[in-house]
Amino acid sequence: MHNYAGMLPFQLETRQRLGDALYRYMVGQPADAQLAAADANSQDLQRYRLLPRVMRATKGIDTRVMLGGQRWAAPLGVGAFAGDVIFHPEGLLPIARACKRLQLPLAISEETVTPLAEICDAYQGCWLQLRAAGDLPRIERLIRHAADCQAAGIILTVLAPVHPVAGLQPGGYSIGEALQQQGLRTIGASAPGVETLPAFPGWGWNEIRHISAFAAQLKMPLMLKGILHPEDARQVPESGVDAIIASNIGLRQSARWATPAQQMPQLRQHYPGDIVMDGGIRSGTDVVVAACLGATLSLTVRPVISALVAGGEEAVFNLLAGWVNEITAISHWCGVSAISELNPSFLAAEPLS
Ligand SMILES: Cc1cc2nc3c(=O)[nH]c(=O)nc-3n(C[C@H](O)[C@H](O)[C@H](O)COP(=O)(O)O)c2cc1C
Repeated sequence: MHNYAGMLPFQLETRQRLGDALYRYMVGQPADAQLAAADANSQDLQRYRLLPRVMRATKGIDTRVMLGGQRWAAPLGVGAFAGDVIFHPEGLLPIARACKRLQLPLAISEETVTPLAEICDAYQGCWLQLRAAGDLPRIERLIRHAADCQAAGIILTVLAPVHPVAGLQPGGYSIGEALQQQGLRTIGASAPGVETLPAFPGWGWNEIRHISAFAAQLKMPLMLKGILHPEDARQVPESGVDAIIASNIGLRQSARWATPAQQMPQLRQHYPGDIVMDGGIRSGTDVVVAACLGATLSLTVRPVISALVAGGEEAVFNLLAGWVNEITAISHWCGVSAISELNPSFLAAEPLS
């Protein structure tokens, strides 16, 4: 179980502070994983090696990227996680402040306890992440709330982030129950805990088209998280959605989903728009590999939670700033002057098996 999420920073300290049950939830090994299995998302990224390009006379590298109509300082952001105050007394706020200092995007789970308005007051570069489940007026209400808080956009998670069967939740821990017991309400819920939503929502492209038209009216960019099948990717442009997030939700419900790194070439072939990579990003170099595979930006989650638990805002800032420095150096050595110039030609022909 220790390395299921890949090597995390501050691993021992984080485990000590969280205690075994909560640490297991963060790591999130699913019931169908092999004992002591490694994180396939991270492993598949590690299989790629980069090709430096020399004598290109590049004077500098511009790491900035455009996504969702906004410019970010580097192709890196922090992804969504539920139950922020369980991990730190200030919840997401230290991460929001670190992201503001670095001008990197932050996704906020609708299962966050800290009010959205408070987080957006600290930093407006936030995307509200909603579960594509339940009735449409609830989603519309939350999108309007995000627009009122001047959030930067919306992420709709279309692959369920929860397991429907009690006891099969990631790491065998129910964050909803933990929050409910403490009387804590989350952004998307009408009562303490998290909103009870169907695990198999039965949504189709009609619902996505409806939500994307609604979000467009409010000038909120919309991204779909959890796209891995090329046929799904092919249908995205007709739905009005602005970008997709290649993600298996960190293999938290099943260890057997394909990995984003594995699917990127096919997704790139079938979808012309922006693709965000999520899952297994554990260094700035992983971000460069993702950019070579065609990702506009990569999201990271568990390393940031680990840093938050162990050292608050400064630890999160130092972690992300270190990765941004790595992205700058490695892409410079690839001989490019902008991140968008990275492409599969910078990857050694055959990934290691
Ligand atoms: C503790 C925890 C809670 C999470 N909660 C959510 C959530 O509420 N919504 C969501 O879309 N993904 C959620 N995720 C999944 C992450 O956003 C991300 O997809 C996954 O952790 C893979 O990234 P990583 O390998 O960098 O951690 C959660 C992940 C963790 C570790």
